[in-house]
Amino acid sequence: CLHSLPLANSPSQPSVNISRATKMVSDIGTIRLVVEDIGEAVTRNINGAQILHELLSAPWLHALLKIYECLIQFQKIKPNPFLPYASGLSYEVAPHPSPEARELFGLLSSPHMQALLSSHDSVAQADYLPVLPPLPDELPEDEEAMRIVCLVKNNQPLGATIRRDEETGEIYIARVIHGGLADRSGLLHPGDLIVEVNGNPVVGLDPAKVIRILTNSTGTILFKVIPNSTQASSNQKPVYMRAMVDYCPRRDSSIPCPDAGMSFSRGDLLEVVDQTDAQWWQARKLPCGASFARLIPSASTLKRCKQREHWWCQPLHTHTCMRPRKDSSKITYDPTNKHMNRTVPSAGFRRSFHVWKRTSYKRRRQSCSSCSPNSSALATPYEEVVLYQRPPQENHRLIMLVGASGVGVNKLRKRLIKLNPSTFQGPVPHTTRPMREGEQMGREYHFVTKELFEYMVCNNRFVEYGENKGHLYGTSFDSIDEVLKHGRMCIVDAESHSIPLLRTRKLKPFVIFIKPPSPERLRQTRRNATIMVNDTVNRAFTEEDFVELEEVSRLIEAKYKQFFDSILVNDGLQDACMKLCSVIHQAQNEPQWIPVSWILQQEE
Ligand SMILES: Nc1ncnc2c1ncn2[C@@H]1O[C@H](COP(=O)(O)OP(=O)(O)OP(=O)(O)O)[C@@H](O)[C@H]1O
Repeated sequence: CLHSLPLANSPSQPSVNISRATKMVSDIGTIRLVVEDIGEAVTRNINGAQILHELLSAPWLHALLKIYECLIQFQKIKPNPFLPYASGLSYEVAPHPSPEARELFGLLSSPHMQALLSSHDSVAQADYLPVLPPLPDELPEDEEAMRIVCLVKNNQPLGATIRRDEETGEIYIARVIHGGLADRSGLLHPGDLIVEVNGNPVVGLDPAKVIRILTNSTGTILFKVIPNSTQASSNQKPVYMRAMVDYCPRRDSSIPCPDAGMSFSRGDLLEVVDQTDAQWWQARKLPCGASFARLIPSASTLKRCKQREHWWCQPLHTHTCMRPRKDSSKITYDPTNKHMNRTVPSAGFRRSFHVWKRTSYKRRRQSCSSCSPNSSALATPYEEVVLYQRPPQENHRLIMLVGASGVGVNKLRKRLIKLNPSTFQGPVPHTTRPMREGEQMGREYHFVTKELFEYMVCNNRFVEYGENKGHLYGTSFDSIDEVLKHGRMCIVDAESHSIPLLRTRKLKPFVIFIKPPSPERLRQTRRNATIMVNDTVNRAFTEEDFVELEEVSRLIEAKYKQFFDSILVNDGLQDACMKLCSVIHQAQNEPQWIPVSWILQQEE
């Protein structure tokens, strides 16, 4: 780049001293002289000189040249190894009684210092580079077609799979794993025909035998390959996906190479680095630990094999509602109201909403439609995601707290709002019950007629709704919008089955799963706590409550974990509340992974 600087001394160019300019790469002083010359030319208003002056006086160019000079010097003066000198010095100072000598001896014999010096010596002597064996004397005549590839194994797998052409017996490279040894060498590609491995002809061999030769070779492996002339370039940009299903390659008989496969669970974030094969993609799990990718089934492969429950585990068809307190079973949602049932998915409430008591947990387990998996949300095995940072002028993301009934979702939500009512707020619910004394329209509730409520139900305006003592209660999308519109953060505590309903581009919900602590801590921390068994009666937690809370919590996590953005253990209340504040702060102000569809629709 430096050699191509426009310094030619043509009549139309400024009269820059060329002999100085050509030497500048090795002399930082020269560049100063060039700058001065050009500076003069600028004052004489010579065309183009201004640009050149700016370029040559740029600090980054000076820094680059400095680095360049250091490197040139380093090439000339090879640093000496220090370790032998340090050992001699410590030997000399060891018998010396002075405190300085003892300190120096201590320093020189410390393992960290020795490791540092040893690393220095390795770098100084450049003895980290692999030594490749000389090329074979007899190179094949058809040099054009044959490629000799020498790889140093380095305790890593080769990062390539092979296949045999059953008709010809020829062995080909089937797949090169992104980031693996073969990929990093840049010398082996899918479709290359392997002729020899370490001098052994491989044509006609069983692929397992070829693999054995490869695994048994230590140090360097010498391949003779005929390169694939029709190589497709796989310079793909990584795509990020959230797994919506569980996958285990060991239980998948269709995977071409189980050893190269990667297992994942719902909710895992995957960096898909190669989608050239329509059936098997290459991916890494994030946060990225491994340098090389592994095989995962493509979305279409997973969809095709959807029925094979043994390795694509659909979210459990389990019910996550908590059974009612024995003393509250008389109050139920009215299943005879066919109109409401038909038009909206039947929705539930948290017990702390105090408006709807559920029918028997065990009875509803087989029948409740509200808790069966939402088909559209589960239709795709991967959800493409993108890092999203909320722009300050946009509404806050909806904060959704979910968890088993009794785990403390409502308590945490109320604490948060009390802590900072100007920042956090809950949506005001709607009800058909008459307004009581001291209540205000739109403060405690939006008091509406039954007709209006049912109209809203029919128009899917409620996230959740239910009935208690003949009155309807519900949380509407509009009341959530109302909070967000005023610049506040809207905190909702909803049933887990409402998550897919709330996952919209507009609300961009950040879902926090509230999890119980260890069994011991749960019983210890809730020793003096009470739960509500009907609208008015509180009683202490029983052992049965704890067992049920833990079971329901496990079920919710198993079924909905792919939607959780964060998991918070509600151990000590104070601590949990602080952690919640910090998670919410991150959700609103730091980049987070969200479905790419929430952004795409926005741009359309
Ligand atoms: N970390 C905690 N330590 C001690 N007690 C707690 C803690 N978290 C919640 N509690 C108590 O547990 C009881 C149940 O909490 P809360 O009403 O918030 O449950 P919930 O998850 O909202 O369930 P539901 O919606 O069914 O009421 C309350 O008495 C609450 O004070």
